[in-house]
Amino acid sequence: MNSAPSQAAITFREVSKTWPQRGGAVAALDRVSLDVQAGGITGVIGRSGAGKSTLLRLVNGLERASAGRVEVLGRDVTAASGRELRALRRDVGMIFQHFNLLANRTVRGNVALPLEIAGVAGPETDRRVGRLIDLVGLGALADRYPAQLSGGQKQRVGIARALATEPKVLLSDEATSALDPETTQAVLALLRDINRELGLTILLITHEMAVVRDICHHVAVMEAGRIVETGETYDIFANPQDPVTRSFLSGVTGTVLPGFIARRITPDGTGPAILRITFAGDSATHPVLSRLGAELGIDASILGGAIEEIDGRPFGNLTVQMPAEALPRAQAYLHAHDLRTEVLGHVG
Ligand SMILES: Nc1ncnc2c1ncn2[C@@H]1O[C@H](COP(=O)(O)OP(=O)(O)OP(=O)(O)O)[C@@H](O)[C@H]1O
Repeated sequence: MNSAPSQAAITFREVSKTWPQRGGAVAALDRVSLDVQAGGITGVIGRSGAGKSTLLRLVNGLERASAGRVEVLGRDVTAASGRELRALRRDVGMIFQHFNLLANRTVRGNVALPLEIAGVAGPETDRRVGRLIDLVGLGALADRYPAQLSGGQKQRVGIARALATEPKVLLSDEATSALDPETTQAVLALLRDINRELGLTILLITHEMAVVRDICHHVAVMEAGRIVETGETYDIFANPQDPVTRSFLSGVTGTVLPGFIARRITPDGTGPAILRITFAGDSATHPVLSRLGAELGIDASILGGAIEEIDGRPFGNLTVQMPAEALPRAQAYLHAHDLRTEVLGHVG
């Protein structure tokens, strides 16, 4: 048998969504096409109003496309209604920024709710609910009410509830935006485990590149209703093409220029050059600066940088200052060693 290409669990084809507005219409989505790989974690990142929520809500039929086609697990959502749509929703779980738990139900009661709605509650499903509560680490808190839980615990309930109908796809609508950094890490780790252990496809929306870096295999960058860039997370970090992507990346560790330099930088000039060097893959641990000094006699001073791990691979950024006249030689040397460079400007 030929090795099958990685299959899409969700496909968007030329999908548009317009909202009527006084004096015209606002396009929340404008001919969006995207494949969400089965069994992977795909992140959609964009600024407020970019269309992320609208895109996500098309997947479980909470919104209808104005044009184009959305397929989930081989089924056309755009045409589904009634029984078909209810069946599809059992295959697509969803978690929310503000958890959306019922205050008058315990943890157990909240997790059991989708099964009751589906009319399948019973002794077997009680056991499933218990297993899910254990899976998200809340075994000891099953009889508590939401008001007695922390934000992270509430989101764990949300995750267990979303898994109750044994879905194949999990949608996450800014699931960690209301959580502190430590709790965010714990919830992201849980989502990563669920993806691995259950083989669940996860589609999440976020406005934080750190969330993408920490758990997404693939990413799509949205701006004004369109996807401006898409690819594997590592490639997008290592070689971003669109200015929107670059601006999101500048918020992640190691890519922000220190204020005292940022305030003095001009696009061109003869003052010292500011160069960003990106290390990816095998080059991430090269001792480039010492070689620039030893082999080319170029003195470069470090302004900022970090090495981190993305999708299990090392990735780093280093921002350095060097004499402007040394720039062409330094860039030629760095490129010859598979390092990417970007001239950020000159110190005026
Ligand atoms: N029900 C609605 N009626 C009218 N316009 C809407 C509706 N829902 C969304 N919009 C508009 O569609 C556009 C995209 O909104 P959407 O909520 O999808 O963006 P988003 O990227 O999720 O933003 P945020 O991060 O702020 O949630 C916005 O201009 C928004 O005002």
